[in-house]
Amino acid sequence: MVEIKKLLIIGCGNMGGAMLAGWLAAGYDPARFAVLDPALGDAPEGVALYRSPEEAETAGDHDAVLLGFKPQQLGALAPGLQSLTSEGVVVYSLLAGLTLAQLETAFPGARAHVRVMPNLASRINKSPIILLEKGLQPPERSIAYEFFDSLGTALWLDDEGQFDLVTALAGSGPGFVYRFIDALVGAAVELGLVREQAEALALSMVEGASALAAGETISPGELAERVASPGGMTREGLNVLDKDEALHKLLVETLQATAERGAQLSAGSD
Ligand SMILES: NC(=O)C1=CN([C@@H]2O[C@H](COP(=O)(O)OP(=O)(O)OC[C@H]3O[C@@H](n4cnc5c(N)ncnc54)[C@H](O)[C@@H]3O)[C@@H](O)[C@H]2O)C=CC1
Ligand SMILES: O=C(O)[C@@H]1CCC=N1
Repeated sequence: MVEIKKLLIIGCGNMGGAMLAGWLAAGYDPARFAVLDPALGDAPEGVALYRSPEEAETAGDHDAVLLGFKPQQLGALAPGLQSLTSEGVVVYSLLAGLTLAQLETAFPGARAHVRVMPNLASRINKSPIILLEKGLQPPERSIAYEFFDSLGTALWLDDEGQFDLVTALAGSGPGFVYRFIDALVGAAVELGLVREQAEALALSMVEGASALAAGETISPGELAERVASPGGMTREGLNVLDKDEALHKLLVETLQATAERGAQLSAGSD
C-alpha cells in the first residue's frame, strides 16, 4: 500500500512550490518531501533537492511522485522518469489537460495514476483540490484525500469529462479573480481614487465578501440581492453587469476558452 511516506516533486515551480509550502505550513515533516528540478534555486530547509533523475534514483526512497512540470514536456521527460515511477510508485499529476489514459501510457510501471488540480492558494492552505484516480485501493484513497485536503478543500471527481471545466473554474479561477480585482481598481482610479487606497479597499472587500459567502447558507446570487438595498445605489451597478447578461456571457466565453485549451494540450498542442 502506498502511504505517501515520501513524495518526490518533479518540477517545483509556481504550483509545485506553492503546494510544498502549504504542506510544510500544515506541519508535514520536510523529510517527507524531495524535489527534482534542474532550475530551482533552493528547496526549503530539510527538503532534498535533486538536479537529475539519476540523482533522485540514487536516493530512491520515494513511494509517490508529483508531476509539476509543463504538460508540453510530458513526451520528452517521461522516458527518463521510468525508473522513478515504477515498483509500486503512485503518480500524481498537475499537468493541465492530460488525461489518466495519457498518464497510464506515459508511466506504465506506476501502481496508480491520479490527476490533481489545485490553485496557487495551496500556499496558504486555502485551495480547492480536485482529485481523479485510477488504481488506488480504498485506504490509499483516504490517505491521498487527507494529504491533499491539508492544502484547502479536496474533492473527488467521478467524471473525467468535466476535468477541464473544473480546472478552468478552480485552477485558473484565481487568474480571473485577480483580473477582476485589477479592473475594479483601475476603474476606481479612473473615476478619481488614489491607486494605493483603491487596491487596499478592493482587496479587503473581496476577502470579506468571499468569507461571508462561504459561511452563508444562501447563494452568492441571493447575497448580491441583499447588498442591493431597495431604491439604493448597488442596484444601479448590478444593472450594468446584468444588462443583456453581459457578465454571464463573458464568463461562459472565458471558461469555455480555458477548458478548450485543456483539450488542445491533451491533443499535443505546444
Ligand atoms: N500555475 C498554476 O496556478 C497552476 C499550474 N498547474 C500545473 O502545474 C504545472 C506547472 O505549472 P507552473 O508551476 O505554473 O509552471 P512553472 O514554469 O512555474 O514550473 C515548472 C517547473 O518545472 C521545472 N522543470 C522544467 N524542466 C524540468 C525537468 N526536466 N525536470 C524537472 N523539472 C523541470 C522548472 O524548472 C519549473 O520549476 C503545469 O503542468 C500546470 O498545468 C496546475 C494548477 C494551477
Ligand atoms: O494555466 C494553466 O494551464 C494552469 C492550469 C490551471 C492554472 N494554471
